[in-house]
Amino acid sequence: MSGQKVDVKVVLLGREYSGKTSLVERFVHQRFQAVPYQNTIGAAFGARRLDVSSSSGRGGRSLTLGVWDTAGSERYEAMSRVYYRGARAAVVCYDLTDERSFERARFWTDELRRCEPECRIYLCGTKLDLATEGGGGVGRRVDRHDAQDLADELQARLYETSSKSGENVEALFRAVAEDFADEPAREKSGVDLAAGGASAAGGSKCCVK
Ligand SMILES: Nc1nc2c(ncn2[C@@H]2O[C@H](COP(=O)(O)OP(=O)(O)OP(=O)(O)O)[C@@H](O)[C@H]2O)c(=O)[nH]1
Repeated sequence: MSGQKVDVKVVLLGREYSGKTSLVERFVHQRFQAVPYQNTIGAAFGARRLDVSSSSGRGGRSLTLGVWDTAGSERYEAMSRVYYRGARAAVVCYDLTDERSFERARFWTDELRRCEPECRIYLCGTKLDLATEGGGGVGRRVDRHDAQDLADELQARLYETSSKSGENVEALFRAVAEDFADEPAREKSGVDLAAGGASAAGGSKCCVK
């Protein structure tokens, strides 16, 4: 392992079936695979380099986001905690068509505020295509205002995304990268990005672009 540098460690948290794996797939590989649902076991890792301009206007920078996709099942809750330790950014996902997933998002944001207060939180309502009228889904079950209230309380940014269409996915991760563009790199991924080798964590899979 060469331990090639990851500039920002990002962890995805959220209820099972809330669309975390699909979000990483869309961000890292620009694809949506309509295959039968398979729950994540342990965690998966993906990374992508983004060119962003710094918010201070000090020019552009190329940044690698290393994204840990955790398992949403409560059975793996303890393991998810291992992955958010030291994360500089957390994307807390909830399914716009499932109110229970929004309750679970609150659970994770409470925990992050308590245990990892330095970690920046991004709230992400997923499956926007299914929540949209005529989208073929059950419709929206999480009100945008409720989500915005939570985001305000956390001083977090709120995005509503569709991994199927790609809507807002790039904007979400670009915002994460831009928020860190002025800060020095801190992490070592422990993953050989060049080789795309297996991650350090047992039972995890790795996707790198
Ligand atoms: N239509 C639509 N379906 C989605 C979207 N995102 C995810 N899905 C579907 O929702 C199901 C769950 O998505 P996953 O990405 O596997 O969910 P997860 O949060 O990683 O689940 P766990 O691994 O159990 O934590 C899958 O069948 C996906 O195809 C989306 O944006 N639009």
